Amino acid sequence: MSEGNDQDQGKGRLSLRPAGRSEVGHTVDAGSVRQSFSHGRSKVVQVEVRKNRKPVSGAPKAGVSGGRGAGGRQPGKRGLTDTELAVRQRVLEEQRKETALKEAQRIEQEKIQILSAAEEARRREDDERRAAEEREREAIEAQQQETSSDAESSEAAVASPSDERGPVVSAQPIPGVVTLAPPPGRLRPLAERAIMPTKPLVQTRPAPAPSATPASGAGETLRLRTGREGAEEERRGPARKGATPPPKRNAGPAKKDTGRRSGRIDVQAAIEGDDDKTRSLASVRRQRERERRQAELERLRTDQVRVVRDVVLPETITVQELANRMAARQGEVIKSLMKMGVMATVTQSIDADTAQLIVEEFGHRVRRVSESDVEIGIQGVEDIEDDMTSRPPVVTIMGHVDHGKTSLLDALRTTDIAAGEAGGITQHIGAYQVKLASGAKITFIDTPGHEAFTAMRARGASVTDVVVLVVAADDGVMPQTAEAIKHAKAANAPIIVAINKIDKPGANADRVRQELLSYELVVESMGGDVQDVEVSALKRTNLDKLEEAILLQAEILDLKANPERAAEGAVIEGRLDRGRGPVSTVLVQKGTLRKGDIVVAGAEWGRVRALVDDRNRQVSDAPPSMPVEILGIAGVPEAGSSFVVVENENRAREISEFRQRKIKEHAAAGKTAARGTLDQMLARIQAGAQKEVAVLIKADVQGSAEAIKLTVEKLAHEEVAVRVLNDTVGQITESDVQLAKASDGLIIAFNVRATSQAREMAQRDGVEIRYYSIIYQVADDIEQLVKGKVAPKHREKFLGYAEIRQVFNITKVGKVAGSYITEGVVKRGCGVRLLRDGVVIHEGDLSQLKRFKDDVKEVARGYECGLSFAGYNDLREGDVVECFEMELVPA
Ligand SMILES: Nc1nc2c(ncn2[C@@H]2O[C@H](COP(=O)(O)OP(=O)(O)OP(=O)(O)O)[C@@H](O)[C@H]2O)c(=O)[nH]1
Repeated sequence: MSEGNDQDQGKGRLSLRPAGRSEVGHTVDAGSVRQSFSHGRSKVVQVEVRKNRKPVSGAPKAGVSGGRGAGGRQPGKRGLTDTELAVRQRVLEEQRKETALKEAQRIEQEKIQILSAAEEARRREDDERRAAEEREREAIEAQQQETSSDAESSEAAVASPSDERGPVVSAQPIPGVVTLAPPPGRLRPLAERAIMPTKPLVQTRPAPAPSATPASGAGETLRLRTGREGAEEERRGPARKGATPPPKRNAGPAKKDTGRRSGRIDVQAAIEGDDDKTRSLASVRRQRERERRQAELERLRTDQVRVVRDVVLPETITVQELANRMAARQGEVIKSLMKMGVMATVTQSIDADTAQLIVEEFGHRVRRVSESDVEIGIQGVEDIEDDMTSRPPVVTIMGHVDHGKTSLLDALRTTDIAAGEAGGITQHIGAYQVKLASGAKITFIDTPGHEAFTAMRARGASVTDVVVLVVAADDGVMPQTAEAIKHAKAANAPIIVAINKIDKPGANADRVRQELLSYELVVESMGGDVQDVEVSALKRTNLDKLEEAILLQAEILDLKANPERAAEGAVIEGRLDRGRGPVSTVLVQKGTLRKGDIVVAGAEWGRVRALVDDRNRQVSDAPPSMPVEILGIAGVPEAGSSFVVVENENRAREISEFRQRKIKEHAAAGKTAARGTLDQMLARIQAGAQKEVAVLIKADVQGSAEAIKLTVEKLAHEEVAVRVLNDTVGQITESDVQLAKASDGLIIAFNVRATSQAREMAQRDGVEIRYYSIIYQVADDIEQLVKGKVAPKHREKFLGYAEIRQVFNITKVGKVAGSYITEGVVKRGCGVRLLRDGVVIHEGDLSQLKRFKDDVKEVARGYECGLSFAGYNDLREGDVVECFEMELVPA
């Protein structure tokens, strides 16, 4: 301590020597300090080093350890003493404080400057924004005037780089504020931009510590926003933006923000109702943008849900399948059907038209397909004129009963040049061809009559080129002659009139010609264009002339066909031959039919095993207009159906299967329809209004079956329906009997017989089988049946007149008219009409009929009687009583 005092007192300098070099040559462990004093005095002070005391590095201690020598140097260092260090420390501290104070003052100064600049900037910004809002309002008003559909265009305007908001940001930077337009590649999403304010963007950076060095440049930002603060501002909207420059929240100018008010509604404003003033444009825009996005989302959602499908619709479809194909709920489909008035269960089938309506209602596309598409293309290509060659005409003979159609066909058959040869035209195959001496050929359809002709036509086979109308010269035009004319005309077939039985004594051909005039058939001899030939089938007179006329007509018609193509034609007849199986007679109309061809005929198909002509000879091919029998088809095709040669068996099978399916469907649909009206029909039958005669027709050939069907159907009466259950070819089997029994019908067997089992069954079940070999007997029989079932009718029968001479009023009885019978009789309980001056004034029943005081049953003309009416008393002298009764008249 004394040494320290000395040091303080003296004006000596302290100098440190390195250890180990003390002047007194002390040990290296101890350092020495030489003290210099005035007048050349000096003193060396020993300094001990305590090694366990670690000197604090870096920061000199504020005071010197009291445990050591005062003013002692730190051992091993040539630095300042602790005291010196402490002094320096103090001075430095003071200096720092002073600098900090100055700095704080400067910052404060700068803040004030910056704040005023910010206030200035904000004012400018406000002006800018107001101007922009004004422009925008004008733009919106202009937009609103446009059609509502320009929502798209407004959207485009938002996304457009020429948006007025963009230029506002970059074109007019505000001094003192760094404005950053978003880089072109980093445009904010539309929605985000939509809610951005229309003021310049403010540069944001991480907030530095308040004590950090303040920004040096004047262009540096004053807005030191934290991310949270920024988000907050964005949330509050543009009204608040730029209004509160931190750090001082209570900065005076910031509070006076007009934009802030614009986003809020105060109570006063709400009461006064000037809400529209308080709602900012930005808010309106945000609202619109929200709505637009909502709508967009909704549209996207519905678009995803409503997948438009292509729904393939066949001719019929079950509700279940329809729902599956639309991927819709069955319940929904049923509901839609119900709305349309169609009650259907899921398993029920609906037709394609109904299904189409449903599919369209569900917003899907309909693709109608038909199973019949399988038939597309089977008819082959159209023939070109150059490939066509002449073909023989096909003739059908029509006419009234017994005018000689069959006789004429037979007679014409003999005109064939080969007729005289053995085997001539012997076979009746439904059609035959005659070859004339000239070499010309004519094909005759062997089933005469317009019924068969029309039945064929109804099935789409118009095979006839020329119609020969047979009219007996002794009989003239008869009802069926007229019908035949109608049928021929309906088919646009030219007519040649054959005036037959010209050999007969009473024959008058001119009368026939005259009568034909009324059916618009004008023969050539009378100035018309209809050829007529007088013939005798019996005497075979003028048959050649008839044939000439046919050939002439054919020439006029210019009948041609291409023989060099796959054959097509019509089935004329089909039958089951005991030895040969199903046999179909066809008429080739186009191309040439050859052995080995694969044929689809009606719903049947097969490979042609053999071709047999009308002379029962096997032929290898059949050219156009040739009738021929085909062996090899699996079943019996319907008469009138078409046949066509197809390329392979698969195709044939496909078409045949489709057609058979269709036939079954039609049958099923027919039954359903019948069932549909069964209730009504039963009700009518029970009420005696309608009855039914059901028949099942079995015939030897399809043509006969057809003819019988047409005949019996024509017999249907308005009260009694005739239903043909089936018309087929072949023996009567047990299933036929069953069918007839189920429908309470009878079986018409035309040239066929029942099997023994079927006969037994029919006897047991009481099913009637009627055998015929003449069509007209069938017609007569069925007519009787129909008439037998027609309900008897009630008919009024006039009885007589009585004249009222005097009216008596009798107590408890009422008025009694003393009358005189002027005509007929009056019967007790009969119907009466009271006529006054010829006018019916009452109709009712007679309650009393008296002669003198006795009740009588009837009073005849010329007698007097007493009459009283049931429930009617207004009887006067001079009135006339008309008496009648109702009677039952059998149909
Ligand atoms: N005298 C005479 N009789 C004829 C002639 N042609 C037909 N007949 C007779 O007239 C009758 C009826 O002849 P069909 O050939 O059966 O007459 P159809 O028009 O075929 O009669 P349906 O088959 O019942 O429609 C027969 O008895 C024939 O013999 C003829 O030219 N002269």
